[in-house]
Amino acid sequence: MSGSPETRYTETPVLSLHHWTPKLLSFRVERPRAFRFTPGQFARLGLDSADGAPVWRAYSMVSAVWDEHLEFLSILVPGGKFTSQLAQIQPDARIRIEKTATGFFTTDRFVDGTDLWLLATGTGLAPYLSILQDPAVWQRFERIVLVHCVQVWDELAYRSEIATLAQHPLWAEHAHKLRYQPVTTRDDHADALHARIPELLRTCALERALGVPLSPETSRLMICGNPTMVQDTHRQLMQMGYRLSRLSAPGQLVVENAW
Ligand SMILES: Cc1cc2nc3c(=O)[nH]c(=O)nc-3n(C[C@H](O)[C@H](O)[C@H](O)COP(=O)(O)OP(=O)(O)OC[C@H]3O[C@@H](n4cnc5c(N)ncnc54)[C@H](O)[C@@H]3O)c2cc1C
Repeated sequence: MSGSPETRYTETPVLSLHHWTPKLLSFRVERPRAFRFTPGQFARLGLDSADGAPVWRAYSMVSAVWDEHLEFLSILVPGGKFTSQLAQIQPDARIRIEKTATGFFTTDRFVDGTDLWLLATGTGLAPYLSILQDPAVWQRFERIVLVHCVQVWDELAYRSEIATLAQHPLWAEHAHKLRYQPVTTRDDHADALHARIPELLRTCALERALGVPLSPETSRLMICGNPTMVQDTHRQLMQMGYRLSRLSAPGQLVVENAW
């Protein structure tokens, strides 16, 4: 990226923080007035690390494009250079943010298809929360499936927000389109499925649970999460006849590693 650091980023105050679990934090910052993004994109955030050197990390926006704030969902990694500092932050602290959002993890990568599948592990949920606040997405797709896989039930952040999301007046007439499927791999909560996403795809367990058939003709899938899950899910879907969507050759899949 060109430009001096001073012209590339700005500083913005932290407005609020919410701990979902000891290792999972949401935080809001004031949206710099000129900051624009497409749902699914990420921002680069900067803090001073313990040794005083600036450290920058990518964070997907959770918030809607029109919100006055920007919201982010963060893992807190023990000893992590960035998140060790983030864990100590308080409202009114200032955080650096690059002025331009980045990324191609957006629904406009799909030129056709009727059903949108949003597959996430952990903080890979973040970009979908922004995508699900885009009225165009609710209009365009006939069915929208959100699958969130975590280890234990308490890590299903935004569960109650997701339950009420579809009632937003801007897209409430399409509320029937959304299906949400929690998945936990280390507990046996009755409302969740209990296997990794690639396995749930291979055995058709997701299709059965959601009542939505998967097919390369109609289904368009986004995959965001830990790199092993992204790789294994991508491989599984390739075996089922799906291909990555490229500018020169539109397909059925777009993927993003969450780190
Ligand atoms: C495009 C993109 C978007 C991202 N969006 C988000 C986001 O919305 N929320 C978020 O928390 N992180 C996100 N990340 C990861 C984020 O940039 C940092 O890696 C993370 O905040 C940890 O920073 P750290 O310096 O504390 O640790 P790092 O040194 O960056 O990471 C240390 C280790 O922590 C683990 N780790 C890193 N990130 C995660 C994670 N998200 N979930 C589980 N384990 C992780 C990995 O094992 C990694 O090797 C994104 C990364 C990319 C590339």
